[in-house]
Amino acid sequence: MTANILMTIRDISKVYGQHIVLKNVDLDVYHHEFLALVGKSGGGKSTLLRLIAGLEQPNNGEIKQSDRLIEKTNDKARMMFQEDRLLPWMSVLDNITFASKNTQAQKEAKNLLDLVGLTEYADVYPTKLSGGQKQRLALARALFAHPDLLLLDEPLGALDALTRRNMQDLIIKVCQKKQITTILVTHDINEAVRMANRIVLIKDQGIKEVFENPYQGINTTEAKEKRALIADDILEKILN
Ligand SMILES: Nc1ncnc2c1ncn2[C@@H]1O[C@H](COP(=O)(O)OP(=O)(O)OP(=O)(O)O)[C@@H](O)[C@H]1O
Repeated sequence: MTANILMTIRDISKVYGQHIVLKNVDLDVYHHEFLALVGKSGGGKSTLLRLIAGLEQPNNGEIKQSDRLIEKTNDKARMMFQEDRLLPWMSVLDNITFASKNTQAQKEAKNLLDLVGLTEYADVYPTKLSGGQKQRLALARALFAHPDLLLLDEPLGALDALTRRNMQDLIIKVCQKKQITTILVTHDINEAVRMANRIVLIKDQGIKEVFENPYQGINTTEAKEKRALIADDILEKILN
């Protein structure tokens, strides 16, 4: 395996009953990259993410992370969903540590709260948080166990446009700081080209094309224009 590769996906197929969702999918995921999976609704994006997370098994093919076969839950990956899945009876801090009072765990959790801008909310309950704050907490929790891979399944789908934009920036910043490999499933092509350095188009049960995006996270006018062109190209290819 090339040193630069974190994950190899080889000849993956996934079938539900008579329905072939994915067929002969091959993909390499590189260390520290930010990958986005896009495509039509029902095209198999979340299915591929769940296979990577080890939440489901392929009918054919194999997925390896750091040369280890993913056969059951991928304990080196953490997932974030559209719904926050927080524990309402635990404080914000305890949601990260799962109520561990271990000094190192507490310290790490506090550092993560600083990173996502929730320092002063450590002792409140999640019901007191806004939708955006809940997703910040969900991000901090996902990072707590030092995963090698962060899997994001439409985590910003329920947020208003402004909060969504702020969360996009926060996730980019946090992923760069932590140097964590990230895979994002999104319906929003603009979000994909804003956040990811490679965008994978899933179509007709497989990977139709992989788009390189050198303008990830750059906010100059030129970068925005180039991203808009890439987004247009992707949209065309989804539709045609
Ligand atoms: N557990 C399951 N049992 C049966 N069919 C399923 C199951 N999970 C997904 N499917 C089907 O597999 C197909 C792909 O679903 P998947 O959720 O991966 O698509 P998606 O691209 O993520 O869609 P969306 O963007 O709408 O979330 C769909 O037709 C869906 O109905």
